[in-house]
Amino acid sequence: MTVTVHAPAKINLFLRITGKRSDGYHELSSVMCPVALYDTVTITFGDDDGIQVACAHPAVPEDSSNLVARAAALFFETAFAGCPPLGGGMRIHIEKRIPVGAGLGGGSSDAAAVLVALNRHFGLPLTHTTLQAVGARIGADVPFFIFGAPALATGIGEQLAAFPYLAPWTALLVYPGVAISTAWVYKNLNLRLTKDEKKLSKFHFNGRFFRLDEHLVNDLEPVTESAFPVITEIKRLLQAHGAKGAMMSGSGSAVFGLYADRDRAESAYKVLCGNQQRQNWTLYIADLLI
Ligand SMILES: C[C@](O)(CO)[C@H](O)COP(=O)(O)OP(=O)(O)OC[C@H]1O[C@@H](n2ccc(N)nc2=O)[C@H](O)[C@@H]1O
Ligand SMILES: Nc1ncnc2c1ncn2[C@@H]1O[C@H](COP(=O)(O)OP(=O)(O)OP(=O)(O)O)[C@@H](O)[C@H]1O
Repeated sequence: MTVTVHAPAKINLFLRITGKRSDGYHELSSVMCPVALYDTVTITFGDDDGIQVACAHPAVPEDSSNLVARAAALFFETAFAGCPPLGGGMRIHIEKRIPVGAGLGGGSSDAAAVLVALNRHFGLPLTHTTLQAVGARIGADVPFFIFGAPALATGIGEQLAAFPYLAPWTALLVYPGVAISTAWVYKNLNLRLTKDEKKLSKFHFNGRFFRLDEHLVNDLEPVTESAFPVITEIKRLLQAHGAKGAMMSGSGSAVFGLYADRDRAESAYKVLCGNQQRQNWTLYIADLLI
């Protein structure tokens, strides 16, 4: 039996760091939205008891460190105390379209898709809450993808509330061809920012609307931008070509421009694609999944 799932990318439209925990993880307040750029994850169930991963992408591991393998292993550990029922063996094939190390959450989304698919396949042994907790053990972004809708994320990103206040923008995503380590970005955050917890708490998103001129902010952007000035260049280009707002997503390196409609995004796409000097860049048009 084969199950195919489409794992979307995400963008962070607002991301402020609100604190730092004793385990080194940062607390944040972030407006996150899935976008219509997908990896395809195909699970083929077999009768052996192993978990095999196949992904023809040079930057994605095919061993047990792949986030989908970790997701499957943790699912069986939690749902069946590590003893999967007969037919618990599987081959997971990932067709990667979401760029890697882009701040678009590709690996986390693949892992979430596998958790949800396995839970369905095995008759819902885990509640939604437990599935979210399993996801959080894999990565801070995984619970958001299980949630599967625009959300205001707090805690380290795992506490989620519906955020139905985004407009139907089309995003033009630009990946500049550099993969960024999320851990590196958090490590290089200016820690002076995190000393005054009271001051930081005012950075929580509150309100029932999203204003591009006021809310499009990402505390991680200056860290990545200072090491990769190409991010500044992309933002400037997107704004010069009709974007209502442009910002880096998550820890980078992808930058998104927001457009009021698809036609405008497509015009900008054509102009930016036409520039032969930017051969390492990859562009995607993706509607926000609101
Ligand atoms: C940048 C974002 O994508 C914004 O949504 C997330 O905060 C990152 O989520 P993620 O990639 O799922 O992160 P994880 O895989 O859990 O953690 C990678 C590394 O980033 C740092 N990290 C991550 C999340 C967080 N709230 N604080 C952190 O300090 C930790 O050093 C951790 O070792
Ligand atoms: N299924 C997977 N897809 C992509 N990367 C994976 C996967 N499993 C493990 N990885 C590893 O995870 C690292 C980062 O992957 P990913 O593309 O998810 O980062 P990201 O887009 O910066 O994510 P985030 O926005 O959550 O920080 C890469 O070094 C990659 O080798």
